Amino acid sequence: MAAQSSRTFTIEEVSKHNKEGDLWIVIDSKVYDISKFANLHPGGTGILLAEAIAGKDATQAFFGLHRQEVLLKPQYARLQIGLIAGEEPVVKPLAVDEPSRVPYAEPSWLSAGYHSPYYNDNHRRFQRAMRKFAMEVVYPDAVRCEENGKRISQDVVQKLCEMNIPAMRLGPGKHLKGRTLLGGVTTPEEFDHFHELIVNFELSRFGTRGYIDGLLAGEVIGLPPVLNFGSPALQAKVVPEVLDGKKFICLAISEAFAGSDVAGLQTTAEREGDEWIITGTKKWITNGMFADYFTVGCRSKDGYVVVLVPRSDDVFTKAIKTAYSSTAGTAYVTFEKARVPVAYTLGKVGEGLQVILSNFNHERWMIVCTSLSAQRMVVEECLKWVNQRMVFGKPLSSQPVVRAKLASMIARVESGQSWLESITYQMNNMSYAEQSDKLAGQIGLLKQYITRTGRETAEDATQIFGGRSITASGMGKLIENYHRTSPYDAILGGQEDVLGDLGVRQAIKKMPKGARL
Ligand code: HEM
Repeated sequence: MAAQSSRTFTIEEVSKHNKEGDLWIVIDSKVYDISKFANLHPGGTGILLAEAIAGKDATQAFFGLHRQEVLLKPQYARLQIGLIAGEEPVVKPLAVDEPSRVPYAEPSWLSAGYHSPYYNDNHRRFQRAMRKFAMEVVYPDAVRCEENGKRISQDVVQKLCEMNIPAMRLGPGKHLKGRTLLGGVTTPEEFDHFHELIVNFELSRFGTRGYIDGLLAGEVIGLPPVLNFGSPALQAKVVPEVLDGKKFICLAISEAFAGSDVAGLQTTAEREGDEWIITGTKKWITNGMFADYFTVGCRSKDGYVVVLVPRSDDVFTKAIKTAYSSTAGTAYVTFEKARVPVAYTLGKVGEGLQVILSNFNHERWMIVCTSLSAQRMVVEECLKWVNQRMVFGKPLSSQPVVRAKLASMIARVESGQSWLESITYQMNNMSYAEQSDKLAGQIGLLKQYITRTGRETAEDATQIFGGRSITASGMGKLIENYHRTSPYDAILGGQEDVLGDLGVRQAIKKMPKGARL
C-alpha cells in the first residue's frame, strides 16, 4: 500500500477542485486527486464530474459501487493526497489475523464476549496463526489461480508443506508424528479434529471455490486409503512424497457409468503375475490433471479392489471444463492397460468397497467444513452490502424483505455450525470404527443440510446483490462465485439426496426392535 499523505485540507479547499483536469474528491475523510485518473476510471469520466461528486464528499456513492479493496490497490492508493482536517477515516482494513467484527461473520467462538465448550487456548492460537498464513500466503495465489485457471503454485505448495498443512488436513493420527505443525503452534499430540476444522475453515473463506479443490483436495481424499490400507513399504514411499509436496495424488472412483452408486464401477483390474492391469475411465477427478498417483476403485474377478496407480504412459488425463475454475485440475482419466505392481493394492481384494466407503465420512465432514465457511463468508458479504447500499434513499437493510432473507441465512449458518461442532466433538471421542458406525448417517444428514442450505443462501444472496451477483468482478464477485459453485458441495463426496437417504436408512437400521407408538 502507498504511504498515506499527512497533509490536511478543509472541505472548502477540496470543493475548489471540481472540474476536468483539476478534480478532487473525498472518500472516508481521505482526499483523492483524481484529475488524471478520471479519464482512466473504469466507471467513466462523466460521473466523476457530476455536481454531487466533483470536489465533494463522495463516500456514500463510492461504497455503493466499489469494494474497499479498490482503494487499497497501490495504483489507486497513491491518488490520496491528504485528509480532511480534524476527521478520522472509519473504514479500516483488518489486520490479517484479526477476526471480523461483523455479526455472524465468524463462528461465535471467535466473536468477542462469546464462549464455547469445544475450543481451548491452543485452538485459539492455532486459528490466529492459520488465518495469518492463509491470508498472507494462500489468498493471493487463490485469487490469481481462480482467475487464470492454473494449478496451485508450487511455491505455495512448498510453504503449505513446511507448515504441514496437507498432513493436518488428514486429521489427527500417526502421519503427524515427528512433524512440526504450523511452525510449532500446536503439537501432533494436541492436534484434534477441531484444529482440522479450523484448517478447513480458514482455507475456504476466499470465495474461490475452484481453488479450494485445487488446494490439494485430491490428497485429502486420495491419501487416506494408502495410509489406512497400504503396505508399510508402500506407505514409507508414498506418504512422505505426498505430504512433502513432491508428488500429487487424487482419488479416482467416479465414472461416467457410476457416481454415487460406487458399486456400479466398470474399471477393471486384471491380475497378470505380480502385476495388475488396469483398464477403464474415471470422470470428475479432482486434481487429476496434475496427479502423480491415482487411488483407483476397480472391479476384479474376485470382487472390488482399490489400487494405487502411478502416472505412466498408459495413463491419460484430459481436462474437463466445469462450472468452476480449472485450477481444481478436474480430469477425465483413462487407464489403457496400465501395469501396476500388486504391492500397490490398498486393502484386500474383494474388500475394495469398504476401503472406498471408509473414506467417505471424513471427506463429507471436510466438505461440510469448507462449504459452511464459504456460506458464512456470504452472510458477511450480505450484511456489509445491505448496510452500505442505499436504495430509495435508505440503506438496503431498511427493507423488511431483505431482513427476512438475512434472518434465514443467519439461522441456517448458525444451526449448521452447531451441528458440525457437535459431530466434531464426537469424532474426537470415538475410534475410527465407532465413527463409521455412529456418525456415517449423521454426517450424511449434515452434509445434505449444509449443501441444501448453501444453495438457499446462494439464491438469497443473489437477490440481495441483484445484478452485481451475476458479474465476476466488482461488488458481488464473491456471491457470483458462490452461486455458480455451491452445487459442487452438493454433488462431490456423495449427492445430497443420496446422503439424506443414507442418514435415514442408518436410523431405521438402528431402530430398537420393540419400538412402537
Ligand atoms: C479514487 C476514486 C475511485 C477509484 C479508484 C475508482 C475505481 C474504480 C474501479 C477500479 C472500477 C471497476 C470496478 C471495480 O473494480 O469495482 C470502478 C467502477 C465504477 N466506478 Fe469508480 N472509482 C473511484 C471513484 C468513483 C466515484 C466517486 C464514483 C461515483 C459515482 C464512481 C463510480 C463508478 C461506477 C458507476 C463504476 C461502475 C460500477 C459497476 O460496474 O458496477 N467511482 N471504479
